[in-house]
Amino acid sequence: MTTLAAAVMEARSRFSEAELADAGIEARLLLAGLLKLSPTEVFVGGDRVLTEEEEALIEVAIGRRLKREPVHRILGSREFHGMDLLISRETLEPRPDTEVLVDAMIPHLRRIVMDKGSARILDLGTGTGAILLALLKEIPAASGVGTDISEDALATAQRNAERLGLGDRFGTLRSRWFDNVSERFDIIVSNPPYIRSDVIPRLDPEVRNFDPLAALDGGPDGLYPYRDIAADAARFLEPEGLIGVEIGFDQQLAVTEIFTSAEFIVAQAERDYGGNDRALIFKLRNR
Ligand SMILES: C[S@@+](CC[C@H](N)C(=O)[O-])C[C@H]1O[C@@H](n2cnc3c(N)ncnc32)[C@H](O)[C@@H]1O
Repeated sequence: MTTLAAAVMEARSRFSEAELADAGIEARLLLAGLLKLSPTEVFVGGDRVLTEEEEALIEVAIGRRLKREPVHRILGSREFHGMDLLISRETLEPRPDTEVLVDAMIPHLRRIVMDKGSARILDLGTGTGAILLALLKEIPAASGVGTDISEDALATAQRNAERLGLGDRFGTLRSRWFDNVSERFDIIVSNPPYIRSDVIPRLDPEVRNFDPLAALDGGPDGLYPYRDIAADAARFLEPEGLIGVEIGFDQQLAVTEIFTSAEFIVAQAERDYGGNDRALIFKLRNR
């Protein structure tokens, strides 16, 4: 007979032995997610006796975590901007840093909706749909399209849209950046892959072995996707439109140079909560 408290302790000590950081937090998060409890319920419900099925479920999940699979990937979903988003094999786990780009775009979308009554958004490399879905949740008069090269990601993004009740304003399109895009948009957003290829083997196993390579690898200098996007973006933006991109902490100068060498000027630069450069917004130079 195992209680919830004993199971949490056991998970915590096995995670500590394996030198996982935040072993206690991870143990509680994992068991709470598996048993569909809130973290508070895990704290106060320690006397609860687990069923055999629950014990088996927990054992499998601990084994996966010890092989360095991230907790949210084991649980199958992760919170982003107040939404619970499903994750699948070919989607990046959405990261809190990406909320910086979302929050930076919201006032611009509000202004566009005030002027025009509606707004159209294109999210290049949508993954779980995180950025576009967060914007649609905040701006009811907006609608948009999420593109990706991965069918698996597009299916997951569409499922997330339906689960959140945003399906009627959310569409998907399989496309290598703008290749299959034919409309103009008020706002384009993207969190493209931006890690240098040679850095990927040195990333934590949680990232390098579980986030899809296509979501990470930005080519030899980490900037290839920005070049592709900047080269074509003007043709798919309304004249008053804006494009917002997430960037790596050391990429602000290089990405600014790429977009300003195309037809853009910087409209806004944002840092994340750690003080790192994290998002850039550009507008067309000749508007
Ligand atoms: C860093 S992930 C971002 C996912 C999601 N937007 C987010 O912020 O959580 C980059 C995404 O771009 C997609 N991608 C990579 N190369 C692409 C390309 N050439 N065209 C379209 N999407 C691409 C990947 O499949 C992945 O879903």
